[in-house]
Amino acid sequence: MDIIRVKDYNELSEKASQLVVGQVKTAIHSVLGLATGSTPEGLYQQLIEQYKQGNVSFKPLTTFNLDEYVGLSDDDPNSYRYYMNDKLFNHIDLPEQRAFLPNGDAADLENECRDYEAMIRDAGHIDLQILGLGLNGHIGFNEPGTPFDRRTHIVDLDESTREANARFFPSMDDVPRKAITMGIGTIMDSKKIVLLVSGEKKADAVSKLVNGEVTETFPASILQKHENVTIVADEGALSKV
Ligand SMILES: N[C@@H]1[C@@H](O)[C@H](O)[C@@H](COP(=O)(O)O)O[C@@H]1O
Repeated sequence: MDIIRVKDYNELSEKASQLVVGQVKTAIHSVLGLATGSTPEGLYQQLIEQYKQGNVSFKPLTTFNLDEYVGLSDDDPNSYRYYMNDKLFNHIDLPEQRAFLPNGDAADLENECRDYEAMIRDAGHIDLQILGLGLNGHIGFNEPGTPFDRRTHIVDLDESTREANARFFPSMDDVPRKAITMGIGTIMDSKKIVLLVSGEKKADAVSKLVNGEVTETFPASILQKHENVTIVADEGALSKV
């Protein structure tokens, strides 16, 4: 694993944007894997800036997001589809029909998981996957205990994950209990992975990710086995490594 140490969140977002733009410029038909949560927001702002300045086009790309809540419609402000439209897709030239997220509102969720997995496979797998890191080591919404070979699947969210994400919802009761997520097997098929992590509250998680044992009780630890992982982290996040 390569670790890029940056000073703060701003520098993290800039570094991440350089990596993404570099990927897009070397391979214009790249398949990007995208993440939600607070951490990639700065990256998305940087990408919009780069696009507006005419430094990059996203037209030939395909993107797949990691996950989506079950039961929220596309226009629900808490759905990840809404987040992606609002924070990135509405501001760049990526064609809507090639910006994929799992449909958490599908009538047949099992079928939706199979279709999503098949689409990623048919696209030739992900060239560069952006990841955040949950406090309990989750990646995407793969909670502790998820088998490392899982493909896209439906998860019951941990209470700790619901609490961590409750800040986006009016009340704890509004936080969905289920989500669809790419599996760890799906994520591990990505050719490159860039994991972004910021702030001291993630320091324990980063330390386990980098130095802990590889175990399904801490899903992100599997990244130690991937051949091409870059962690971009600030001083706070790296304070216990
Ligand atoms: N499903 C998302 C993850 O993909 C994300 O990485 C994690 C960390 O989020 P944050 O960046 O807000 O700390 O939160 C959510 O649970």
